[in-house]
Amino acid sequence: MEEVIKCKYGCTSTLSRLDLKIVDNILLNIYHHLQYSYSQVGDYKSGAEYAAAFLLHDPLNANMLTNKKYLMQEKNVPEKWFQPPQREVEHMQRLDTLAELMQYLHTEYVSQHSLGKKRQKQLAELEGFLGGNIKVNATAADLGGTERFVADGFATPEQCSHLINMCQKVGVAGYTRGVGDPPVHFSEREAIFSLGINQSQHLVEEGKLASPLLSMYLELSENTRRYTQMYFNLHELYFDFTHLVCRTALDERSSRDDLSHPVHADNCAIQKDGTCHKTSSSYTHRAYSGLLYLNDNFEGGEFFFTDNHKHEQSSVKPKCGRLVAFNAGDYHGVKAVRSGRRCALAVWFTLDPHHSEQSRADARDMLDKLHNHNLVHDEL
Ligand SMILES: O=C(O)CCC(=O)C(=O)O
Ligand SMILES: [Fe+2]
Repeated sequence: MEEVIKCKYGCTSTLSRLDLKIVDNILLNIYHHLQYSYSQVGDYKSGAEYAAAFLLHDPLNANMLTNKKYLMQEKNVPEKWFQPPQREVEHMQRLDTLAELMQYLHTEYVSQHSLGKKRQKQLAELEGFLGGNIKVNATAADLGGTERFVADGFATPEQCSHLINMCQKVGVAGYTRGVGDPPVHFSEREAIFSLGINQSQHLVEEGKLASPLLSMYLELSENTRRYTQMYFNLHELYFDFTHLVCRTALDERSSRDDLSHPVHADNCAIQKDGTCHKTSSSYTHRAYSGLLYLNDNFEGGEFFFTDNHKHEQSSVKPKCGRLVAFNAGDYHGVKAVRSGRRCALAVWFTLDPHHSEQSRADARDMLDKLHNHNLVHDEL
């Protein structure tokens, strides 16, 4: 059953493969072309229909909203023509149901059906993880949700300062949501720098970053993946994206009431009515998220969970080695960093192997090659 659901859910990405490469947003590209072509030949009704199909996936897309405005103002197309084809509406509903089913299979169903030996073995592994040094200090119940935890012991002070220095020295300005996305800034009152695996690999190749630092980066993030997979009793969790991110207060006035990172979910776009839509630009394949914090010598910067009305449910104070992990659909944000610099290693996981983060495998290959040629220097 699980395989069938996975296959159906992954259908769009499987069919998006051209020459073995995934073409992002293939469906949206097709709707865009259809909207354009129908409008060009004067069939505005069909043009409007495909504009609506596009906007169903990506309601805030600026280009398509401009096209819609053009059709309404210049071609007198009435608003009621902007109805997506019924089959598209049903397709979106099916995707939501399949996503819920997958989630159910991986959590309740699996945990109810594997309480036997396998689960016991996993619990023992959790206990002994990293030499028994991990300590869970908040569970889902403490944090006001269903799939959340906070645990300490994932990095030593030395490892934390190495990663912070790395992000500080070679990170790039802005926050990157995923591979190929333009960097963004959330608050004018903070500088934000981030560093992905891909960039780190290039820096090692150019001799600007010591290779053991990249190994450490990979290893610490891999530990968060293994632990999260076991904790949530999941079949297999894959990385989707990894980055180091530091936020530095520029404006040290304590009266700030903005957020360092506004309330959001990591796999859907929160709407005004509090619901969350799986729009095409919202990384819908992300299933779980994690933040491994690297320091606590700053003011503010608490991570917090909220309910669907953006009311705070619980908060987490970052410190070196502390991991907070949660269902990627949970609403959360970061309070203003009022002074100092706050750094974290952020990880996003998927249950879909098609999305497995390629740059991690590439970085590992490169490190193995260096190792085989005895080119690794021990100093960091
Ligand atoms: O840094 C944090 O504590 C959370 C950041 C976050 O939610 C994100 O990057 O999506
Ligand atoms: Fe997030």
